Amino acid sequence: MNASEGVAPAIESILAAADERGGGDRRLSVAARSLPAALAAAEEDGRVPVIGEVKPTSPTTDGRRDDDPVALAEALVDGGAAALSVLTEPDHFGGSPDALQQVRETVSVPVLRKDFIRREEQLDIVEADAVLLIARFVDDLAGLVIAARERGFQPLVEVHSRAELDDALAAGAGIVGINNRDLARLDVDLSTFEELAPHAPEDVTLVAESGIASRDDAARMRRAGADGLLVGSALMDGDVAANTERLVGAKR
Ligand SMILES: O=C(O)c1ccccc1NCC(=O)[C@H](O)[C@H](O)COP(=O)(O)O
Repeated sequence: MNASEGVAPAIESILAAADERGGGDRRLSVAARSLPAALAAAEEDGRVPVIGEVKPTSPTTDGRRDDDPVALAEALVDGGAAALSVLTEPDHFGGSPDALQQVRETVSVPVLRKDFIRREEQLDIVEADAVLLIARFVDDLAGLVIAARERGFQPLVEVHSRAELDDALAAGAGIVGINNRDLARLDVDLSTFEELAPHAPEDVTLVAESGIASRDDAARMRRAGADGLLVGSALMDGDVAANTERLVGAKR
């Protein structure tokens, strides 16, 4: 598969950089904190289950947060985030494996590694509770799902179309992220989640990703069946704890 076909230039560049990056020098073995359990626990105590993302910058963001990633992570948790996502992609998102490691050592909530993983050995770069696998960008999705689980990671398989959702389910994904951002054109449309969510089985943990900027957006994704909301830009813009608190308190 040529994953770069028909995608935005920024994505071509992200994938080229990902292909250049190596893997870890030993196979990891992780004792993961459960992401589905953390989302369910937040729901039970009346919080909107938000996975707050430490996202210093991105191809679609103006500017950059140069704050200490651990301070950003603590602010997300103080604001009520049920879990965290930490970018480890260095070239286009300002992330790093070190940042993830420090965050995970500091907080007690589950931490998702957010990167463009293309090959099995790239799973061995840093410990995390969950790892993102983007259906569109891997050749052997089922193989990577197994490889992630063998190391103790919970794979979160990201999809953007019905065909990718079917591939994710066929690969045995138990946590599926429906990305409202089209990685071919980089535009965001919340109706993507609404259209795909009904096709996922009940027992799959469904995460709505990208473009959630307001309490209304959060409520809309929840009504459409999201078990969790992955939110980056809207939380990074300004006072992180206050932004998170506002979203976590959104009613359906
Ligand atoms: O966020 C981007 O600009 C971006 C560009 C190219 C590929 C991926 C990109 N984002 C990855 C993500 O999935 C988001 O960081 C995540 O869903 C949070 O989205 P948002 O709340 O819209 O920042």
